[in-house]
Amino acid sequence: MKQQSPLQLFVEDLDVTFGSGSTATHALKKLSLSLHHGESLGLVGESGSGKSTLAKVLTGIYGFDSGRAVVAGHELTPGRRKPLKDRRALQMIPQDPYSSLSPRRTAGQTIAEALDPKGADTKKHRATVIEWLERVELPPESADKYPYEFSGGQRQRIAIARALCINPKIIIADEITSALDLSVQAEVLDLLGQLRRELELTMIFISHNLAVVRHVSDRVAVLFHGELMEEGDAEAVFRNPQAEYTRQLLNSVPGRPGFNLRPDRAAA
Ligand SMILES: Nc1ncnc2c1ncn2[C@@H]1O[C@H](COP(=O)(O)OP(=O)(O)OP(=O)(O)O)[C@@H](O)[C@H]1O
Repeated sequence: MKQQSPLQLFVEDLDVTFGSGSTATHALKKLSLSLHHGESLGLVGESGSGKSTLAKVLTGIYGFDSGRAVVAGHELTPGRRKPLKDRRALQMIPQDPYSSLSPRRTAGQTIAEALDPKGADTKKHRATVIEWLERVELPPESADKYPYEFSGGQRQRIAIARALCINPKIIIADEITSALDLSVQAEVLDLLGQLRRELELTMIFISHNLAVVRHVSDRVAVLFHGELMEEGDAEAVFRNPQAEYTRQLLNSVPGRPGFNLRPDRAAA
């Protein structure tokens, strides 16, 4: 089934360099990846391997030197950054629920603004806002509360509602659970997985935590110093890694074998 669904995201020979001369950083090297409609790809690799750079190129926050990138039918062109105009093509769920929500806006205003960036008429969008709060399992009265009144997990639910309420084709979740307590991580991941299936979203899920990646990904891509080391079906890669670097990453997972989402419980 999945093989037959159309390509939603496509990257070929993508090259990104920051700076020039002896201080240049070659952040992505001839990277090629593709995702079909409805698939989720876990992007893993140590700090500095280029994961966020890829996310930022795909959203148009960063430009790229050469290669091709097609995002939900929009071809990005090499050169300087050019933010994607079609907000429904791709939405990003950011890492930090503490800084990504404006402290001066209620949850309702935040979601209404995503629905209607020009108007942001909260009353007009009230019903849709409440519907989305319910979809992320927050009570309707949350609409009138400010970020400081929510826990970290609840704020991340609001960030998920803000990203998904416009019905994007692709979402990129960049370390969205790393700032959360272990007990809350699994709840947020289960919610995201459920919404992803309902909405048939295509997703790139970036994380250092291989247990988290295994929980939400159909496929996995392993980056090292901007290069793709290995890519394939998540279970196949995790069970039988082909690249030495993937084996090293797996060996560093606390409490393997099942990659428990709560390694503290698995370590015994
Ligand atoms: N705006 C920038 N200017 C200069 N160098 C950058 C910039 N953004 C990223 N880099 C460099 O590109 C490389 C890849 O960084 P990137 O943030 O994509 O890695 P990452 O895998 O997402 O790391 P982390 O897991 O720590 O977020 C790093 O060497 C980083 O220092």
